[in-house]
Amino acid sequence: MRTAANASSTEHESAAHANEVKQQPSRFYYPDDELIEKPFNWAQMRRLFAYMRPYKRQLLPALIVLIIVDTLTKLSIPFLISYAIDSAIAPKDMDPSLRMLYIVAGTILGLYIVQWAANTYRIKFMSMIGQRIIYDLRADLFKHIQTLSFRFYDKRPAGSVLVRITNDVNSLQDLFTNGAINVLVDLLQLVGIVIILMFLNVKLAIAVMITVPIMFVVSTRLRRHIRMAWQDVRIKQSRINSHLNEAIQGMRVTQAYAQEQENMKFFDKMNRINKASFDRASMMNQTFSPIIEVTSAIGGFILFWYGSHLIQVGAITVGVLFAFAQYVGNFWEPINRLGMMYSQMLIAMASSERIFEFMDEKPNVDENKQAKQLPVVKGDIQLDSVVFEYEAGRPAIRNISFDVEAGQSIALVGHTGSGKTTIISLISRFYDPTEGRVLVDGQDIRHVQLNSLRTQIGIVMQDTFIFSGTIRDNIRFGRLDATDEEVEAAARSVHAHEFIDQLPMGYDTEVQERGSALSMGQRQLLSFARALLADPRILILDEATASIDTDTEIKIQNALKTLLKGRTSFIIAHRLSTIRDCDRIIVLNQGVIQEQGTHDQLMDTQGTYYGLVAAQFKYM
Ligand SMILES: Nc1ncnc2c1ncn2[C@@H]1O[C@H](COP(=O)(O)OP(=O)(O)OP(=O)(O)O)[C@@H](O)[C@H]1O
Repeated sequence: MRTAANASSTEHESAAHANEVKQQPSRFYYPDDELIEKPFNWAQMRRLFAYMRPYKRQLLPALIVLIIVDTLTKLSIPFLISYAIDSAIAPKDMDPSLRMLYIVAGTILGLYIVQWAANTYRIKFMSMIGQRIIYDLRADLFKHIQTLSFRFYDKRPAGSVLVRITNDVNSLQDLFTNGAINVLVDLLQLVGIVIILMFLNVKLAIAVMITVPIMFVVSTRLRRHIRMAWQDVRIKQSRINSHLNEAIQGMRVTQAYAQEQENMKFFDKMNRINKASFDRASMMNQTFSPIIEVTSAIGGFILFWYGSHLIQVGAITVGVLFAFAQYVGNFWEPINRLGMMYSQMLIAMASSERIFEFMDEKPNVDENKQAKQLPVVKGDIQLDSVVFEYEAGRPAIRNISFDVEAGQSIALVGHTGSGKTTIISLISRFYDPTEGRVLVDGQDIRHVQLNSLRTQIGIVMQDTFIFSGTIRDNIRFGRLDATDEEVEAAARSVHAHEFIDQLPMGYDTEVQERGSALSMGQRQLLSFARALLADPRILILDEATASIDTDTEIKIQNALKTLLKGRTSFIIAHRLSTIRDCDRIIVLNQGVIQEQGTHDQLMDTQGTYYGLVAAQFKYM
């Protein structure tokens, strides 16, 4: 039995629930991905439809044929039936003609077959062209985002980039596969039907069209709300997916810190929000159909009530009333579809705006038109009074100048956040300096083609990225035309061969996403092999030996020597033992060079480097 006390607690709970549901968890929330619809924008529509242009030749003739066939069949069939009733079944002279009936029925059958063939063709053809357009659009977008600089990715969560390439492009699919062409056919049909109805009987035509505005409002406004509600469900679901993605990737940390319950609470909240959104959308859906049915029924009532009156007074024939009923039936279909198209178009406006925003994003690191190919370099590098700010007014490095001769190895050392990674990012031209210049073989790298610069620089990062594919593919990523022998030789030189050989399929072992089945050290050895294979003139090792055990480290110290030989190299290492043999050690502090020299020189000076080395040995 429901007592007053538990009733009030339930009310309290449901109020709390409603409140919670209103509150969105701020994680996995990208404000600009929220807007579902945008007002119609002609310029944007033109830009979107420009994607149809390459298919103009295929589209235009098909369009003309479809319009003719579809309009003619839809308009003529009711007319023929009405004719059959009035001339063959119940003519005024009361002399039915079976022959005439056969002819009309045969013609109608023929028309239906033509209509069926045209429709099958339309659906197949439009979905084919639509898919091609979506393919082009997605390819364009992906091609473009690959050119965008680090700055772009610094300020955008990966999820938001993903949503644009997947969901936003998908939401244009309907517009291209079903929409655009049908609008023309539907509009023509509507005009045709109105003209015929007026021709058959003006008064009855006006009477049945009274319900048109109601129908139009219902199918545009209400449908819009329904679509928005379903879009909301989609957004909530995509947020759950983003969360799941993070939760699965972070499962080890969650379990290690025993945060399962906390995580469950967060998930539960998202799940409840999703359910509420779904309930709302399906409730709206349920109200939609009855409204449409009642409105059509009112239309039908007016038609037959007023129509039978007109028959009685002899203003129309039974055949005409029958034709009216058919035409009115055919009338709702295009109106409904146009309403749907309208809301699809508004959604397309929002999605295409987001897509074009990405496409219009200029790479911060841009290649100017006069950029020249950088010939094979010797490897001299110069930083000339370089200042760099990630955010305006907060320099990460200040007034850095140094010269490196080809073949020298340089170590960058300093506390965390002192600017080491920033310097190597500038040498690879992932960013352009705010002030000053970076020169390779005496050429300002802003004036050479990016590709010709980057193919001569090899980078091994601490967080090595392993792509899904085989071990061999991953090493070959360094140079795609390398032979199997070259891949293996590179792996042997950096002592990666030993562990690869022990894998079940050797070099053909499939590595899972991001190489999760490999240890950190193994991943690094792979990236060493990858860099060696690429044979770059300039090599950058960013904390590359951090995850390798001392045993392996000793082994690969020698390999490193092979790797570094004859190349200009920059090594960032917290483990100072790895950089003892470097030609020069540059010590950074809060974005400026504090001291530089060889290991021995810096130890003699007893400055910051000496302090860092001493600190490291103290704790060993
Ligand atoms: N993408 C970024 N956006 C804004 N600030 C950044 C960005 N990357 C680095 N910084 C800032 O620039 C400064 C230098 O960072 P940098 O990564 O070069 O340091 P680091 O010496 O390589 O540090 P670590 O040894 O921890 O890798 C830091 O203060 C850091 O907070």
